[in-house]
Amino acid sequence: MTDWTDPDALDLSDAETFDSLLDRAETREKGHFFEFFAEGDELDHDPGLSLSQHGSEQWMGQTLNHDPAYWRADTARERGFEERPVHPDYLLACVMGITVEDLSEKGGYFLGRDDVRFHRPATAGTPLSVTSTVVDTRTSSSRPKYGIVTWETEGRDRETGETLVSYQRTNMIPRREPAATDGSGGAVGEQDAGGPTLPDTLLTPDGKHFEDFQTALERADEENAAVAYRHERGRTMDDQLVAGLPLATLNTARQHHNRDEMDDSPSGDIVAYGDVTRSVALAHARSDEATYRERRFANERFHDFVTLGDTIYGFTRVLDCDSNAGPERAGAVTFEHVAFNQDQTPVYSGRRTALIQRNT
Ligand SMILES: C/C(=C\C(=O)O)C(=O)SCCNC(=O)CCNC(=O)[C@H](O)C(C)(C)COP(=O)(O)OP(=O)(O)OC[C@H]1O[C@@H](n2cnc3c(N)ncnc32)[C@H](O)[C@@H]1OP(=O)(O)O
Repeated sequence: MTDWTDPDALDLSDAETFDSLLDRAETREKGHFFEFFAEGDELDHDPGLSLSQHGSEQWMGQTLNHDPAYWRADTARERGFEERPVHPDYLLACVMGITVEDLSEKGGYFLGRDDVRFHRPATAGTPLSVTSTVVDTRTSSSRPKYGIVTWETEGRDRETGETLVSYQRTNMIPRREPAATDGSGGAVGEQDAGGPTLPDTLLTPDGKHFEDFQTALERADEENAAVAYRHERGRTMDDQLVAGLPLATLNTARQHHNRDEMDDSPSGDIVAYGDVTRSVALAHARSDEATYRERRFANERFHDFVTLGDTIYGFTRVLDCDSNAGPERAGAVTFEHVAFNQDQTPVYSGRRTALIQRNT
């Protein structure tokens, strides 16, 4: 305990003196501003996270990802896994969590991710080794205080060197010095403009299996309809989801746990980690399908902020069925998933290809 009578102790009893002390002290910074990143730079991320059963179960339980293959060894074996794997959403969040200190701790928001590939299942106890390469940096023309950076990240098993998951992610990153722009916006390039108008008739598959999705798509084709439906479950964002799950994956982004700093940010409050929002919406979708394996994600976008107390629901459109992809017992289905809040505002969208079990 501090001895306040010690003549060398700081005098913290007088608020003004302490204020002036803080004003004079330099802050030892964490994270990097936009200007730090240059195309081609490679970064090795050092935090020492190993995948854990507890972490995976905590993630799955809280996000409603209740697929038994990730909870029970016998079901995992029936589903063709050698050992019970950790959940792929948890794996992805851990790989990204480790990168945050180097890439995005300074602030800004996670805008989107592309080309997410799961190379092999990962099991509890696996230590991670994660590296990123800067693939693009550009000035934001609509927000001069920020730049936009895209990195390619690869998560590997630190012991065997095998790649587990890889992806490209894009963030807004604060600039040390605001840029001079004409404020006209533009350079949107990768953003979706509009998109298709769906037909009036929306069909729902009769069941959870590959054939159900395939039959629904065939019917939609004949009837000039689309296969698109909502999921009943919702999940309200509480402290455990907003701050607890990202910190459990070593994600140090202040956006999720520092209300004081976020008070003066575009969101005005802490926001949910994009990977948590996404995982909740995917859990709603997976609860209405017989998932066999996750394969890949593309065109993931975070459209709006999710704050404490928001409730996340899911909407799914079925885009394609491929009977020849995957093992005999499953076919590949490509979905477009949308997470939306209690006001029906979309907060996430992404394309997902998963293997779905056949009926027989
Ligand atoms: C921090 C973290 C993890 C981590 O990392 O540590 C997180 O989990 S955080 C939580 C998840 N996240 C969010 O909660 C953000 C939700 N989102 C929004 O709330 C709005 O999106 C906005 C307020 C951020 C911006 O909204 P907005 O100002 O209205 O503007 P937009 O025009 O949409 O985007 C501005 C510029 O980003 C360009 N842009 C957008 N998306 C992409 C993309 N995918 N790829 C390439 N460029 C893109 C756009 O092209 C424009 O570029 P220009 O400025 O040059 O025009």
